[in-house]
This record gives sequence, C-alpha cells and structure tokens, in this order.
Amino acid sequence: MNSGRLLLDYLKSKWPHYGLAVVLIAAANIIQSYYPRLLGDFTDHLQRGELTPPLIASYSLKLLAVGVLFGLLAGIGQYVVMRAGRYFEFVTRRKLFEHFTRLSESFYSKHGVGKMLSYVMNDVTAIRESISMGINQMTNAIILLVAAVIMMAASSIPVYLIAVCVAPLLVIPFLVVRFGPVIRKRSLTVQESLSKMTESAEEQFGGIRVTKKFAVEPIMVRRFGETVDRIRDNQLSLVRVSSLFQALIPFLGALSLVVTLAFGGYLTIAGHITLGNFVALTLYIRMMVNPLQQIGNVINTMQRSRASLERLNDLLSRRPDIRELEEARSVDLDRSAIRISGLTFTYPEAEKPSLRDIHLTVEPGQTIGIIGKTGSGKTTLAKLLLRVYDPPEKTIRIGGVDIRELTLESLRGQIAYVPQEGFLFSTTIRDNIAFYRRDSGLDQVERAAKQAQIYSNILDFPDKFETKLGERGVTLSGGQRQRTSLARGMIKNSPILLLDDSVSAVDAVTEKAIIETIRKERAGRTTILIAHRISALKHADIIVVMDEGRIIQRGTHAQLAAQPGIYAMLHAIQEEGNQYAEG
Ligand SMILES: Nc1ncnc2c1ncn2[C@@H]1O[C@H](COP(=O)(O)OP(=O)(O)OP(=O)(O)O)[C@@H](O)[C@H]1O
Repeated sequence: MNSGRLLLDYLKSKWPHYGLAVVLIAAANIIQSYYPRLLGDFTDHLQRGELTPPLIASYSLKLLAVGVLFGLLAGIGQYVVMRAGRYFEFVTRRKLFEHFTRLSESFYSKHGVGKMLSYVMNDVTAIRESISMGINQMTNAIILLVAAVIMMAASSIPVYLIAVCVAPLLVIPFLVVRFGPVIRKRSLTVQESLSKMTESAEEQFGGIRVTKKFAVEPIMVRRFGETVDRIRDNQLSLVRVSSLFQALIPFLGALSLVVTLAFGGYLTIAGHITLGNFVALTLYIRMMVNPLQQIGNVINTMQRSRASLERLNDLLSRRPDIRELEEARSVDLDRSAIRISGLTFTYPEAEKPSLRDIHLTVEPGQTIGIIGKTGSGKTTLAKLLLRVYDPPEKTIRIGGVDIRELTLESLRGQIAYVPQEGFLFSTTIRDNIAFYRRDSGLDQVERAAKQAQIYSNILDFPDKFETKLGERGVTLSGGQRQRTSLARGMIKNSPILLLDDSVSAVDAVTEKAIIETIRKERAGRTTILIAHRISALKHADIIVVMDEGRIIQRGTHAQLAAQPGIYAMLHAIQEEGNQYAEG
C-alpha cells in the first residue's frame, strides 16, 4: 500500500457520503439565507400597513418551514459527516493495528508501547476531528462567502469600491502560507511530546511495584512532571502562534470594515453612491468576516492534523524488517536437521557481534543443550532460529533450506518457543495455554498442564482452568507463570521445541519432574534446551558451551565434566551447591 495516501484513499472510498453531506449542509445554508429576505418582506408589508391575519399566518408558516428544513438538512448533513468520521477512526485504527502486527522486534525494541498508543489514540482522533469540522465549517463558510459575493456583484455598487473594501481580506491566504508550516511543525512537536508522555506513563505504571518497593515515588513523580512540563511548553508555543494567526483574521475583517466606512462614507457624502448601496456594502463585508474566520479555523486545525497525518503516514510506510520472499516455501521440519554454519551476527544498532562464527548441527530427534554465561548469545541464537532477526544468508539451514527462504508461518508454526518470561494475557488460564490453537479440547490443555507440572496448582484455583488472570498474569507466582507458559509450548507439540531458560524459576524437584516429562514426551523429536543450570540439560545428546558469542566447548555431559573449562567449573560450583543443600 502507498501509505502516503491514507487520507486520499479514505476520502475516495467515502466521497458519496461526504458529497451528500456537503449538498445537505449547503442546501441548509441556502434555505437559511431566506430568513433575512422573509423578514425584510414582512417589514415592508408592515410598513405599508398591508398586514392581514392570513398574511401573518403565511409568513409564520414560511419561517417555520425554513427553520424546520434548515434543522433537518443541517442535522442530517452533520450526522453523515460525523458518522463518516467515526468510520475513518475505525478503519485507520484497524489498519494501524494490522501494521503493528507485521512490524518486527527491532521496531518494538526502539519504540515504546506508549508511542503506539499515541498513534492509535491522539493522531487518529486529530485527523478525524479535522475532517469532520473541516467539511462542516468549510461548506458553511463557502456558501456564505459565495452568497455575499453574488449579492454584491448583483447590486449596483461600483466594482472598484468592492475591490478596495475586500482588499484587506485578500491578505488572509498569505497569512495561511506564512503561518501554516510553523503551526504544523509545532503541532508535530506537541504530538511527539504527548506520545512521550503516554510512553512514560506506560513505563511508570509498568514499574509501579518496583518503585513502591524502593520507596522512590518522588523520583517517579518528578520524572513524570518533567514530561508534562515539556508538553505544556510545546503546547503554549503552539497556542501562541495559532492564536496570533486566528486573531489576525478578525483584525483584517475589522480593517475591511474601516476601509468600507471611510471610503464608502466618503463616496456617499460625495454623492457617488446611494445610502442604500453604502448600507448594503457594509452588511456584505460584515457578512464575509465570519466565514473567513471559519476558514482560518479550519486551516489551523488542518495544519495540526496534517502533522498527525504525517506521523501516521510515516509509520505506515515502515516496511517490516523480516519479510518473506516471493518464492518462500513451506518445509516439514519434523525430520529435518538444523545446520548452522559460519554464523556471525550483529544486532542492527550494536557495535560488536553478539554471535561469532557459530557452527552447529542438530540432527533430527536430537536433544541439544546450550549453556553459557549471561550475555553469551544463547537467546540471540534462539531469536535467529525463529527469524525474529534475519541471520546472514545461508548461515542457518533447516532440512537443507536456508531459513530465509521459508515462509514465516512454516518456520514459526513448527517451532514451539518458550521464553524465560512468557507473556500471559488477561484471559483464562485455559486460553493462555491453548494460545496457539484456541480450539484445543480441555483434555489437551490438561495434558499440557500436567507435562509442565502446573496441573495441581491450577486445580487449586477457584475456577480451575477457567480462572482469569489479571493483567500480565499477576495472580500467579513467577514459577507458576513460567510453567503456564511452558504448558503453552508443550501443547503445540511441534517438530522442534526450544526452551529458553524456561524452568529457571522452578524449584529443583519440579525442574527434575519437568525434565523427565520432556525427555519422555519428546523422545525422537528435536529439542533445544537453553539453561544456566546443568541439571536442566545434562541429559542432552550434545551440550554446547557459549562464551562471548562463541561456542567454546561441546560434547556430552560426561565428556564436558571431565574436561577442564567453563563447564567443569560450573558443574563443580553447582554440584557443591547441591551437596550443601542436601547436607
Ligand atoms: N536487541 C538487541 N540489540 C542489541 N544488542 C542486543 C540485543 N539483544 C541482546 N543484545 C546483546 O547481545 C548479547 C547477547 O545477548 P543474549 O540475550 O543472546 O544473551 P544470553 O546468553 O541469552 O543471556 P542470558 O543468559 O542473560 O539470557 C548481549 O551482549 C546483549 O547485550
């Protein structure tokens, strides 16, 4: 999609609605303009003493008809505009959300949740308001201006007089050109500071428990206060320039009137125009000021919403980093070996590589353990296997195919990845476990829960599997959350299971039971275990030890334990801990 056309595409799809609204509002205003004429005729009759009760009734009915028709047409016109505006919000928010789901992790690691919310809330609303208000006020204003111009042209007022009186009003387009970009730029700054505030609020609320435990509320209040102060400063700077712009328009209106009074008055005294012409001209000029001010308002709002439109267009034109090739294919990963060769990887904005020259083969059905100090590159390897980031070409092959040539669905759909901290949604435990396949039967959900050793905990909850979790699963302990997330991975029953430190928050006895189950359930299927504790992976067919992005040791537990190196050292420390615990 050419996202620069967000608004154009929308208006194209909705033009019949807006066309109808414009016709209705215009008709309402034309009908409304009969009021003065009706009243004028009525006054003439009154002055001439021709009023009779039927004539009074007839005028009253005509006035009533004008009132009713105006109310009806303007009301329906406004309804159509407002409705179409809401439709814009709805369609755009959906489009944004769909776009968000396509963007890759590197985008989210740079932009906070608050910023996304600000796009979806503030920017969309700003554009919707300006479309709705723009159509309403622009139509009103243009009809009134046209009416004034037609009336002046049809009268016998000399053209040179009209031209001189209208001249100050012609400065308005220049003001628009001069102030427009400034207003737009400042609006963009305001929108950005608003989005920073949402971002900061999101983070502060997310971290409120930590803040409270450390009793650092004043720091939090100060930080938030700074963000709010910035918004105030930016908003004031916008208000200053847009107020000046809006004040200049009535000023020019008043100037026009002064010119009309002075020049028109002089010509009247000199006998060049009639008194009637002078009065009419003054009224016409006065009649033009309000619509011009409305147009100014609309332009002002449009400039502000243009800033929002630019932000949205900018966002929508971002292409996701991870894209499928046109000829991407699906491969059955069930009996496929994973071959990693010469893999060196640096994160997009990092200075040094997180993985260096990795060579590793995982035969189908093997269990492989990956251990290493924190920051040694274990999770990075997992992310590359899932193509959360793209590995360099031909460095990771599954079933002989470069993973960059696989469809994302085929790759991610066949790997069950369980991170250390799986996110739990504010829904039932059952839905959280059956996340991948919502139609899973309760028996499958229960089976997965048993495999993850969380079953008996769930039975203790009031509504068992139907227990709702609070935001981010706050009602569960860390270990329970981790096991629920593990159950979510187990139910997927995928050709490849990838556990990334997924049992770190459970006690040693539970860990042992989980590992036993995994060994039994995953017999003959590829399993990758990333862990810090040797006990979680010592049964693996092959264990690799990572350090500073490299594989520095590989072998079975027995081989590595007997070799001097990091593994033996870790083993000694962890064994010592165990003996201490047992003793
Ligand atoms: N999105 C990112 N952008 C830049 N650098 C990153 C990013 N994610 C991780 N890194 C860096 O890459 C290196 C490896 O990180 P990784 O998360 O793979 O380590 P790990 O072995 O899984 O650590 P842990 O055991 O603590 O989970 C670290 O130096 C880390 O700072």
